[in-house]
Amino acid sequence: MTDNAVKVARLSTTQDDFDTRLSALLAWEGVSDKQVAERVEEIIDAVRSQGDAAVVEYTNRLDRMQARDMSELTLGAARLREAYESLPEAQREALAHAAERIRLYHQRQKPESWQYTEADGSVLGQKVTPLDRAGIYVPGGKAAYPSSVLMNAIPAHVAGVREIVMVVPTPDGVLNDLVLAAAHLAGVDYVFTVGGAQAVAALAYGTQSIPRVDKVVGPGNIYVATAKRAVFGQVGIDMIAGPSEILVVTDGETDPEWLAMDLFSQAEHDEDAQAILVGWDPAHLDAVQAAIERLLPTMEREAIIRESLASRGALIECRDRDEALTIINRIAPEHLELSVADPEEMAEGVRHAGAIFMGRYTAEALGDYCAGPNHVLPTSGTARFSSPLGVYDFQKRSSLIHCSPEGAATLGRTASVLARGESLTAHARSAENRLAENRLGDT
Ligand SMILES: NC(=O)c1ccc[n+]([C@@H]2O[C@H](COP(=O)([O-])OP(=O)(O)OC[C@H]3O[C@@H](n4cnc5c(N)ncnc54)[C@H](O)[C@@H]3O)[C@@H](O)[C@H]2O)c1
Ligand SMILES: N[C@H](CO)Cc1c[nH]c[nH+]1
Ligand SMILES: [Zn+2]
Repeated sequence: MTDNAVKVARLSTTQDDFDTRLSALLAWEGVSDKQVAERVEEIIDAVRSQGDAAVVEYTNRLDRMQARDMSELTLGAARLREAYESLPEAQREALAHAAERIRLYHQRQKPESWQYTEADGSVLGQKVTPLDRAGIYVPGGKAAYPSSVLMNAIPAHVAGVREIVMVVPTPDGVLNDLVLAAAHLAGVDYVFTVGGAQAVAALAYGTQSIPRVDKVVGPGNIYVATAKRAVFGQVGIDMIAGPSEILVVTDGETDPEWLAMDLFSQAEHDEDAQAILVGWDPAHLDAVQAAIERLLPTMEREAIIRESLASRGALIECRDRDEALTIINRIAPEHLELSVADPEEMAEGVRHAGAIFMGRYTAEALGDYCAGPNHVLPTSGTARFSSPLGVYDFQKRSSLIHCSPEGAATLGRTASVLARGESLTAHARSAENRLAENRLGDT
């Protein structure tokens, strides 16, 4: 191993301390810490009490801006359209192609209202209603993410959300036209060039210029994640997204340099990102380690990748594919790449993963930008109970119940017995009023 080789942890399921080492590797409490929580609380309180003035002040201080008021941090539809029209042809085509595929995929998710009628004429159902107004947070501190604009705004638009408000920080006042163009394509109504906890607070509580939303969605750094957690309850949130992750499973047949680059693709997001390779061919794991060492010096974001692999990366040797499946379901990764000959069969054994990329050709990066499914995915093991962002996150459901007089009589008897069993007399009598023998006249 050369001097500057990255030291990726090597684990084996045959090691006595494998379970302990894997748990240590997966541990991630970085979504928030006490100092950040205090800073975020201070910011949220300031925005709640001072509105625009606080948002402008924190934006100028934290994003090195010189805005005099919110009008200088507000972009209208014309500016978004102008950004789209001024794009180089190749970028405009790529953005439009990605947006169309994302739209087509998410349209399949759109649940409809439904109802059914019982023999006695009672009607029961579910009414699906889109949110009135959604706020999308698009990260913009360390990098610009036009893909995140599409992934957050398109499902909202497909869901029928009436107003989509976007916030995106623009440190040093640098506007990214690809981000603005994506907002135009995705049907965003307002863009405010603010970020961090101050942007989340403004969306959650509203200010003189930023309308209050019903739900805040979208990934961000530790300040954003902490602020989303703090405003949950005042507004809905999609999830608390942690750093990006990828778990690649190899059967030993995929080009080691492909696998190394797939691992790099998520490691380059963030020093805290996690890239793990699992396989049952130790020689192949060695070949990927060698590819990592060969390719790392060629990467623009080498320092971030190196830190991510050194601190949270791993090459895990297991006995066979069944053991690999056990590891997958234990990790519950954000992105799972099944780089094997029979991914469909292997995918049947996967219970917990944000997105499953099947086969050697399905690079996770294709999902990040343009395959169609959402790239906002559960991280840090939350795929055990959480799902990719989707149309359903921008809709609510109301139950529909319309009892016929006959139906109310039947249900009244049951409800009366149970209500009295709970000593809730008013419940019981309200139900009993609908019993045939108690009705004064049909209504
Ligand atoms: N899960 C996904 O789908 C997805 C997609 C894209 C990016 N990401 C992740 O999102 C994250 C984006 O982080 P980012 O920092 O680049 O952008 P960001 O927009 O999340 O955060 C930048 C904001 O943080 C605030 N901030 C920075 N330092 C602060 C401090 N000391 N005190 C208070 N506020 C402070 C500033 O207001 C700034 O505008 C990365 O980890 C990236 O990997 C995830
Ligand atoms: N892989 C990221 C989510 O973990 C999404 C993304 C945006 N741009 C590139 N990648
Ligand atoms: Zn990515």
